[in-house]
Amino acid sequence: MVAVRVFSERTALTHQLGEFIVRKQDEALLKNPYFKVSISGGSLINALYDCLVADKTLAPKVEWTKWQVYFSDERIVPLTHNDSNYGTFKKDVLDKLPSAVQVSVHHMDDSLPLDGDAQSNNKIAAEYEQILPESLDLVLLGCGPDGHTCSLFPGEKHQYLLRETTKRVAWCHDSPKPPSDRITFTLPVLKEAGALCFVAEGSSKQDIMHDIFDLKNEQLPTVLINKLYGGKTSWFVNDEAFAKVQTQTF
Ligand SMILES: O=C(O)[C@H](O)[C@@H](O)[C@H](O)[C@H](O)COP(=O)(O)O
Repeated sequence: MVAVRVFSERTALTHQLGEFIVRKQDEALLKNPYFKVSISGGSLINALYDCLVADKTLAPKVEWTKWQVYFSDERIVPLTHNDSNYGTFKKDVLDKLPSAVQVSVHHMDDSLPLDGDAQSNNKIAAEYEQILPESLDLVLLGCGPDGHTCSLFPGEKHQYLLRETTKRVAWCHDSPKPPSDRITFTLPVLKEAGALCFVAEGSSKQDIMHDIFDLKNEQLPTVLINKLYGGKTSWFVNDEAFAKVQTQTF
């Protein structure tokens, strides 16, 4: 059973998302000195800014210095490139924090060769796997209009990523969403995580939300994740994205 929360107001969505993240943070800090969380790219980063930085009631509750931040997926580009998920998170969230706040952020090593060569890309993925903790407290995820999440794409061509059981981080090549080369968490990382949380907003997500929640098309990585790890999976969605969803059973 997946927990789905549907919002009509954006501020309500981001506030509740922030409450959820802070709750996961507090639970983790009761057991460990750090909160280990991973983030994805795309519109999620903007929602994170809204709930963790701009929301004045939540911002003081975020214990940034106790966060260990990882990336659920990353595009293989220099960290200063506009397409870099780390670069976007730095620009849109980290750079907006008071300068005294130091956050431990574990990003892809862009000093490794970014020459597009298969061996280089596999090495970038393997090196990132080395710095991942055994398990994350929370994995924050987006959902593309084709039902992908992280850089786990639907379709036969990308099945190798969903079938991966040994590597925890894999090189995704020929990504249908540019840029074409990426590194991504594989299912074993999601399996070990304490909680998974998707955020999906906007009308571009209407058809895919119907496929995920009504049709439950298991060819979609997001449906597979709901099925395999539903007990620890939450979705924060808005009315627009959920306009075509009929089911009440998740
Ligand atoms: O690096 C990436 O491309 C992302 O991690 C990707 O998985 C993203 O989360 C989804 O494509 C949703 O993106 P939007 O929310 O922008 O549609």
